[in-house]
Amino acid sequence: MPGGRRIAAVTDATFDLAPGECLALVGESGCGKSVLASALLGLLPRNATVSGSALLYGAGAASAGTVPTGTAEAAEAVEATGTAQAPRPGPDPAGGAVIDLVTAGERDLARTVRGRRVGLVPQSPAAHLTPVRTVRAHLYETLRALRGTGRRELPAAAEDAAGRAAFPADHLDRYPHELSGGLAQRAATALALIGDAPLLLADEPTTGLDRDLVTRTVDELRRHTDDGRALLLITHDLAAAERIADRVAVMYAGRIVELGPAGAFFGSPGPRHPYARGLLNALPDRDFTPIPGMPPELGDLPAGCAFAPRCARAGAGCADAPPALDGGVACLHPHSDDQVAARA
Ligand SMILES: Nc1ncnc2c1ncn2[C@@H]1O[C@H](COP(=O)(O)OP(=O)(O)OP(=O)(O)O)[C@@H](O)[C@H]1O
Ligand code: NI
Repeated sequence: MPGGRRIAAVTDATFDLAPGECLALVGESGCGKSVLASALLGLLPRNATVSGSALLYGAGAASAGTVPTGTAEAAEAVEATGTAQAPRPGPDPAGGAVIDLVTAGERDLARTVRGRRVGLVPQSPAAHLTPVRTVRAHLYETLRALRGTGRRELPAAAEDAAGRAAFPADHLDRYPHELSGGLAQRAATALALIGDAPLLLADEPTTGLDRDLVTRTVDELRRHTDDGRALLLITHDLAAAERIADRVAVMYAGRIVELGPAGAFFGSPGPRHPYARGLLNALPDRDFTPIPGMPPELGDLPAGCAFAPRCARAGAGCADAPPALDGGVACLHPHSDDQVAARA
């Protein structure tokens, strides 16, 4: 940050993601979702510091025709301060190479991870597309690199890949600047799906899309989890998350404040963290009641729970220290404790 100030964009993020599973990561703008995804792929600016580990289990690169299984586990801490710890060799249930994405070198990330073991639908697709190349050229290059598609098969394979993301075949020869935001988004999704990576990070993949295209896109992303692939869906769109997620993680001011099964979250008993409950109740088809106040500046966080100043349930202890994620919720006064306990 200007003046050499450091901010912790993501702190103590711990989660796992199993083969065949979709985890939705939700939370207001600026809470750290994209920083977390970028940290997993070594895509943060050089002056950012990441510590902890993010273990990716599973077989090696997704070469032509093979579908390795993969598991990502525990991004412990992605912070603007601290240093990366040594790789932690862990057990590998899938019998393949385990790689720590936090400590992996750029060479490994570029050659074996990005696109092959971990795919990315970037939040700003236009910035990730090469301006002087058409969508077709992008698809051809990725098909050759990740699937070894031969020259003669390329046109049909490109149309097929475009179709998966609802990108119209008659726009394939357009350049990135000739695409609307929604079309650029679909081009980026098509590219990200080509590698059939065991882990796909989709950062706001439905921005700029109409509702029916949102549905089509998230359903295609959900299909990605078939055959044991995993999906981290970063989204503002709670309806999209409800449609395809198995579990939901809610972030607030750089911390995961709730993590649990999607059925209980969107249905009964509902979110347990007051922020998560407020997020859901703000939806037009629910209470349509916004959470009062504004999220805090990351550079100026309170000593205790960052949500406490906006929280109707805040009480004893909330101002002391940020509560740890315990039993799926980081709150001293969560909702529905009795209900949840009765169901357990
Ligand atoms: N390169 C950077 N330099 C300084 N601060 C950054 C940088 N990138 C992100 N941040 C800060 O980190 C915080 C988290 O940003 P991030 O992009 O992860 O939010 P987000 O949850 O993805 O938001 P959105 O929903 O708007 O995409 C923000 O406060 C942002 O200002
Ligand atoms: Ni983002």
